[in-house]
Amino acid sequence: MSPVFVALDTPDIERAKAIATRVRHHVGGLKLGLEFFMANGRHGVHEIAEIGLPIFLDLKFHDIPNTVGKAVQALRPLEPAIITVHAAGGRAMLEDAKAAAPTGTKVVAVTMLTSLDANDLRSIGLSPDPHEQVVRLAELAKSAGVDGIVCSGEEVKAAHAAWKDGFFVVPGVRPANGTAGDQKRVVTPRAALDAGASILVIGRPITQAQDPDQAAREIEATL
Ligand SMILES: O=C(O)c1cc(=O)[nH]c(=O)n1[C@@H]1O[C@H](COP(=O)(O)O)[C@@H](O)[C@H]1O
Repeated sequence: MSPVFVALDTPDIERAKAIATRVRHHVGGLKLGLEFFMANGRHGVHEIAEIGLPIFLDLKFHDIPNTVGKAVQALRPLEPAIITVHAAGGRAMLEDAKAAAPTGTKVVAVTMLTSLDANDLRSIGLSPDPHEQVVRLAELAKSAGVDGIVCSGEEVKAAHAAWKDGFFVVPGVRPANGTAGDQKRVVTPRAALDAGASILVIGRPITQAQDPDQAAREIEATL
């Protein structure tokens, strides 16, 4: 099974379905995020799930423990394969998210968004070292009992050393010479896997390609 989850970042359900249907033999799962969910809600998630691939529901919860626990509970009937919360929400929030999730759902904690760099960390009052930040939050996520983390391909090796059996989700993935867009910590699919990524999240390099199926095949060929 391919380690690539394609990010279907569009509010247009027909477009999401069309892309997912075209690429489904060259990816291992489908990621639905805020853009899709705000427009299409649970009904939209059910429709995309009918395509038959695992669903990664990426809503990046970050709130008080009670609110996050209840939000995760409300998503239980969707039985997503993976959901996200922000590690910066703290230990109690991570514990409540995991406790509320269905048994088969992996809860992964976003450490430092791949759209941020050292300067961004400094501007929000954090130590300007992405490795330090990611490893600290990986240790927190591990001790809180969630299943893994989200980090860039630049830190996944260090995070893996701190958490041998963790599940590592790596977005900010670009084929060699791909356009970074708003992503700042970017690696190639091959480099992310070699560094220890469990799965890769890839959106625009596939969804914005003239031929998404061809783009997904080309990425698959490098893995
Ligand atoms: O949690 C995520 O999936 C995520 C975390 C992160 O740090 N960076 C990040 O880009 N993502 C998601 O990964 C996808 C990346 O999309 P592309 O930049 O188009 O490949 C988007 O759906 C983001 O919401």
